[in-house]
Amino acid sequence: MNIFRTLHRSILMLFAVVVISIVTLVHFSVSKIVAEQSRAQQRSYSPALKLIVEQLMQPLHISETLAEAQELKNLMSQPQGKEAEIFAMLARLHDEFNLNFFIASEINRMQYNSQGRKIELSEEKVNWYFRYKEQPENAMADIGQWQNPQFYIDLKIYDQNNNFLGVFGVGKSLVGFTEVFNQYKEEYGYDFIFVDQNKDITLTSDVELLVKGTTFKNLADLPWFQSLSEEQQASSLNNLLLDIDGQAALIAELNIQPFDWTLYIITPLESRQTEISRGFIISVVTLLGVIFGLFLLIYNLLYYFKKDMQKIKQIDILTELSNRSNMTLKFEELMYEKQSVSLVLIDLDNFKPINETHGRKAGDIVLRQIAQMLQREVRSTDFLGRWGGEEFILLMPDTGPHEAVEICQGLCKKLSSMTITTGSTSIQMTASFGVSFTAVSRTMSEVIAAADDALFTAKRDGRNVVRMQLIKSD
Ligand SMILES: Nc1nc2c(ncn2[C@@H]2O[C@H](COP(=O)(O)OP(=O)(O)OP(=O)(O)O)[C@@H](O)[C@H]2O)c(=O)[nH]1
Repeated sequence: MNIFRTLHRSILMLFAVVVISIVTLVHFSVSKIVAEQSRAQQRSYSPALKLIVEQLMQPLHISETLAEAQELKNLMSQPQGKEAEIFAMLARLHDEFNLNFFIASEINRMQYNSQGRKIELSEEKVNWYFRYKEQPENAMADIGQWQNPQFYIDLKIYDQNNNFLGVFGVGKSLVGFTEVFNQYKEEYGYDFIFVDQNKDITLTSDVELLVKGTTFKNLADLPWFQSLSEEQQASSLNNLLLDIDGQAALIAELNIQPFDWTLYIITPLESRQTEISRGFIISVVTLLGVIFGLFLLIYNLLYYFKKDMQKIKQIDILTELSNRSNMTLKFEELMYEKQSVSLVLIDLDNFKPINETHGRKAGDIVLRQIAQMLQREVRSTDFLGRWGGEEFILLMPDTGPHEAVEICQGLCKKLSSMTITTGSTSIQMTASFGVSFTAVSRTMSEVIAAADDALFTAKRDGRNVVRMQLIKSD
């Protein structure tokens, strides 16, 4: 009964493990996808933010701080004689910050830069200066020096009376940007496009789109932008799905307030999906491995449990000897192997009075102790079992009937001389032995019948003796 309850519990446990595993797998997969999506989303922004802070904001902050310096204002409000001091200051700043600096002096009508060059501030030569002067903004980001393109931050400088003194600027080589863009593109697969308020492309990771000569490319020149509806073009492009050269891409938009620029981060979906899928597959495979491991564990437990149950089914619980059905199987096996065999029935003498005098419990102890003694005494090649009640059976392969009788006489003597103790009482027992033999393949009932006859004779002859009955045709 307990065995079946345990088996039932094991099956329920296996079922519970499978159900829990499936629920966990589904939950885990969904969470993983969401987490991977968010992670990928965040990863797409972090390099862009790093880029903006390191490459754009730093020069802006440096220029803004320096523009407040009284030394600069003094130099820019002085007449031409101070040129040497202007160059010296610009060279010093270049050494300190590793950036290019320039001053466009309104009073001197001259532009000086940290490389030691000066250019006359005329409408023909420095056109941007006159355009910028007219505009209301005090800070501007610009791309200039077309031979060696630079990203400039230009700041208007005023004296304490609010008189315009000129422009102070910081320049950063675009080569540096291209290197950083390439590094990010390799690492994350993204493309960056910075545009100004006119949607002119000022900086980009796509070299094809970079400014050529003095002409900017515009966002409107790009085929994917042209493919958008007018309404889409006019509004934010954030989270828009695009088709760029037949590839799906996701666009993220960031406004860079100080320059009035917009940054578009274009992510090819394929690379992002591959990244998400890879993470997802690793988790699912790990989880399946765990489930498979659990399954194997429970399967093995059940397997050993089943084996134990089979064993239990073949063994007599009281004496722990092979039971009747197992002995029948053993006999058939011996017949199949064409072995000659002596079969012995061992029946305890006057067992009924033991039960009646000492109780059934004491009777059980007697049965168990005699079984243990017989098991100890029989040869390792013999098979002992309980045939039923107070009767045992012994199969002796490759043993002739006379040899079997001799061995049984030894067992009979041993049994009659043993003292069995149950609690405070000692019991002496004897047994009768009926031996039969077969050298050819026969049914068990035929051989048993002969052994039974021999046993009957033994009982009739006064018990505690061994008798043999051969089958007629042998
Ligand atoms: N304690 C106990 N008694 C059992 C068990 N199986 C059978 N018996 C008893 O064994 C007794 C067998 O009695 P009988 O068949 O009359 O045999 P006997 O008293 O040994 O007499 P003979 O065989 O003629 O010598 C019965 O009383 C059964 O109840 C068991 O598993 N435990």
